Formats: sequence, structure tokens, C-alpha cells
Amino acid sequence: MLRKASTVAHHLSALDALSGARFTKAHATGNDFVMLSDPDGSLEITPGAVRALCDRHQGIGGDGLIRAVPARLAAETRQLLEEEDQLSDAEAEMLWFMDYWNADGSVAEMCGNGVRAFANFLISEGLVELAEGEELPLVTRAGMRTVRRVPEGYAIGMGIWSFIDPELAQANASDSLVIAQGLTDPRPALSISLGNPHTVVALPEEEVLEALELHAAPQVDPVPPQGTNVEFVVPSDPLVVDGEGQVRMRVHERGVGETLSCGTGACAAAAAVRVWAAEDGVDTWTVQVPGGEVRVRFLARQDGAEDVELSGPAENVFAGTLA
Ligand SMILES: N[C@@H](CCC[C@H](N)C(=O)O)C(=O)O
Repeated sequence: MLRKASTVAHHLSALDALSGARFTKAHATGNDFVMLSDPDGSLEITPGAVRALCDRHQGIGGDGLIRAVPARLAAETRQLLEEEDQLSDAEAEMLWFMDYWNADGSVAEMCGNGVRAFANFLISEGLVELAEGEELPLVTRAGMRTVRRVPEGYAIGMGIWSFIDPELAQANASDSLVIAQGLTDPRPALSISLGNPHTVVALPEEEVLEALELHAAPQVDPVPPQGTNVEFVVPSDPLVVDGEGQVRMRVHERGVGETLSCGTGACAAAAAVRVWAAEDGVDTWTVQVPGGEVRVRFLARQDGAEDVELSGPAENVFAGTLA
């Protein structure tokens, strides 16, 4: 690929304000992030800087960038904290905000793998402590989330899942059509929110999943106004083993492209397959992604909705200083 000299110069100037900042490269089942610690809220993140840092040839490389900033210093969280009546002032003072950016410089409401990487990063930087059995509250653009340690890494309380178009979804178990390179015909899909938007498409067999070409964004009809992440899933045969559901998934992420894993996407995929298969008694699902495996649990609430818990590993890979 030939790059314009002006693009390179633009990348360099976008990074000027971050010169000297420490970064860590982290991943959670292959979904990789540039992590920045900003305890005094002084880092200026711009879409250009995010694109430059996430560039896999001229930057550090990543599916996204995550800035860790105290929630009390982030403009985005002010209203959320005012409305949050479960927290004491002292607890609100200690909260960290996950300032998540997609590689293309757009912001997203939520990133499930990102929350695991974020918690692991906060702990490794000595910014928080999380003992076995404790629950750590965090703030995202989609609202409060919680993290606890589990043997495989971290379990995230993701909040509730919901249909994006409940009427259509309940009537047809499908609300849109999706076509992608490698599919001969548009396929029915179900749109689900985990704080961020997802469109889940079921495929008949693994060969079709593997043959998909996901460099180009799949086309979704009707076009979702805020864009969408698109998950392609193949339910395992048998679908339920020892009481647990099993699916394979590939994903094209909004603002990124194909990634090795998407945590919110895995939750949406499990929720959709559970609806399609009428397996609402199966509460634990394993989702195989190109970067590994995550687990999704559905927990009934008194108001009839369901909370979702996502668990899986997260690790730091290397650290450095921005030149
Ligand atoms: N990889 C993430 C989702 C990141 C945000 C997404 N690209 C969007 O724009 O909604 C995850 O693990 O959930």
C-alpha cells in the first residue's frame, strides 16, 4: 500500500501531544489494545492520535486504544455519576473510567474484552487492588460495569442484554438481512445491544464460516443508524454439551474490521443462538473465537430482564514510551 506523505506527517503531528507518555500493549483473547494511564486526566486523546497509535505498520498496533482516567476527571462520566445513587462519594472518588476508542478514531459505548484488559492493566499499574472474591466497579460510556477475578482471568458484569428492535425480533427472531463476501445470499440476522450494537448472523456450517472474507464490512439491511458490529456464528453439533451451549464465531467490528475476538459480540452471539434454538434454560455458553475462548453466563433478574457475565483471560504484552 502506498501512503501519502501527508498521511504520515498527519500521524506524527497527532502524536506530538502524547510524546513521552508510557503505554502498555495488552490483549484479551487476541483483541488487542494500546493502554494509556492518565491518573491526572492530562492526556489529550484525538481521533488522529488513536489512528496513529493503532496503526499496525507505523504505530504500536491495536484494535483499539484505552485510556485509564479517574471517573471524577472525565467529562463523559459526570452525568452518569450524578445519577448513580448506589455509590457513596468515597466510592465515586475511587472509580476509573475506561475511555475506549476504536482503531479508526471513533469512540464506542462498550468493549467487553477491553474491560478485562483494562482491569488487568489497572492492577498491573498498581492503580487498583482486586482481591479474590472482591468486585471492582468501573465506568464505561455504556454505564457502570463490575469485574472480579476468576480462574481463567476476569469475569465482567456486563449489565443486561436487549433486542434492538424488540417487536420485530420477538415476531420473527430476525430483524435484518446481512450479506458478506463469501455468502451467496443475504442471511437473516438478529440485532442485539450490549450497550453497543450487534447484528448476529447464523451460518449452517464451519466451512461457510471459514470461507468468509471479512476485510470488507458486511452489508446490513436496513442500515443501522449508528453502525453495528456483525457476528457470524455456527452453533455446534450437538449444541448443548453437559448443560453448556457451544458456538463458534467470527466478527467484523464497527470502527475496526475483523478482530480475533469481541467480548460484547460473544455475549450477543450466545444470546441470539439461545433465542433461535429456544434454549432459554441453558445459561452458560462457550464461544470459540479465532483468538481463543470466552464464556458467557445469563443471570435472570426480578424484572424479567437478564444480566450477562463475560469471562476470559487478559494479559499485558509489552510496554514502552511514546517517542
Ligand atoms: N472488541 C470489543 C468491542 C469494541 C467496540 C466495537 N468495535 C463498537 O464499535 O461497538 C468487545 O470486546 O466488546
